[in-house]
Amino acid sequence: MRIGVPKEIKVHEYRVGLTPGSVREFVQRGHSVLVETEAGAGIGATDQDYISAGAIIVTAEDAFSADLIVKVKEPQPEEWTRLCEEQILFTYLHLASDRKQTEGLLASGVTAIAYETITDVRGGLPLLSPMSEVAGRLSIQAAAVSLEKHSGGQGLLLGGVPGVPSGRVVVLGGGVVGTHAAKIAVGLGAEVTVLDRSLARLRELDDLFGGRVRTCYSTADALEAEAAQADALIGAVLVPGASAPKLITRELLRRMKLGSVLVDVAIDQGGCAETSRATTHANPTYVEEGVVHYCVANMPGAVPKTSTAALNNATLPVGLSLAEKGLGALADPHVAAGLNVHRGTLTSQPVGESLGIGWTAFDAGSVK
Ligand SMILES: NC(=O)C1=CN([C@@H]2O[C@H](COP(=O)(O)OP(=O)(O)OC[C@H]3O[C@@H](n4cnc5c(N)ncnc54)[C@H](O)[C@@H]3O)[C@@H](O)[C@H]2O)C=CC1
Ligand SMILES: CC(=O)C(=O)O
Ligand SMILES: [Mg+2]
Repeated sequence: MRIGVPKEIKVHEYRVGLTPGSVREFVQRGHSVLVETEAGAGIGATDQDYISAGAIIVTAEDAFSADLIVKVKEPQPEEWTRLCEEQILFTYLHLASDRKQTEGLLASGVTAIAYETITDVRGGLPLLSPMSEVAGRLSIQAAAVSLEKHSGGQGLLLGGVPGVPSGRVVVLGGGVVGTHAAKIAVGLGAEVTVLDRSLARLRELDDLFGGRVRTCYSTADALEAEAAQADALIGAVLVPGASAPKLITRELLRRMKLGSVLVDVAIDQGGCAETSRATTHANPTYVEEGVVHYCVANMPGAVPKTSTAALNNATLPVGLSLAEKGLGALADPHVAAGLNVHRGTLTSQPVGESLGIGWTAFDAGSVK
């Protein structure tokens, strides 16, 4: 099969779909890999590195002419128009909060498989997890910088110093993002509370952190009480495939401290605060109701060396299966869970329900 790897064009997105090491795995199995020139510049991989791995260096147009397109971020409007019915697109999509992209992909006829909804036998999201690990860790760095006075924050050091109490971090959602945020916040010396509506998850976190993190069952009352005391609130909830529940209302935000910070990591699914709107690494924050909002939808793009390597570790096996079997790879129900759009039909129930668009479940038996 011909695999295309375009250079990412989203603002300050420096990751790339395949590392030279991954290219080598595809080439060794007899596939041709067409890499857009300079696609790896953000991770320090030169065109020559890709050529040494067996790739052919091409233009963006040629990379988009391949049978399987491997990307990182959702295609931008000028990229939708390059996609067609015979192709498979393999990338993050986050369609539940993005009607325009959904319509663009439906119109193109492409078969689009979203990294973030592929599942595994343990009920996890194995192609989302590595970027959630990165974003969770970064969320505390973002909170710490946003709390600095010149950033619009109250001027507070999260870890405090001897004789001055540390700051309070409240993490809403104790999954992968939430756990990694808690790890870094604990490492900085902050006081940390994690809220989740899964008791089983709260039990695991209690064991994992040996009492160093407070756990709290997530109700409206509990969130209100915790948010009012937070210096940094991390939005890390997920209902897989669907738009994020708006748990943080404007009213709740008004009760937060002036100069506190909301890092809404869930912004790629529309955000869990009423006041959240997506920002970019070029202009990551804004202030509403006295609270600094950090709502970057591609946080891992800031650390592309770490993120691209971590992402490839997870995407490579599925990518190789798609290259070998084409649509036949969808016979695996965990891969099929990633299918969002197929030849003009929306196949994802949560996306359909979030956007009010009709959807039809994919029938793996229909693959020719
Ligand atoms: N902005 C960015 O650059 C990035 C954003 N993300 C996003 O971060 C979000 C979280 O991802 P993960 O941690 O991997 O998900 P996860 O599925 O591991 O964890 C989500 C947690 O939220 C909890 N939850 C769901 N509804 C809740 C509610 N109403 N109240 C309290 N807890 C609730 C679940 O029980 C679960 O423990 C997702 O939207 C993901 O797409 C991930 C990576 C990068
Ligand atoms: C998960 C995601 O949207 C990202 O890594 O950019
Ligand atoms: Mg206020």
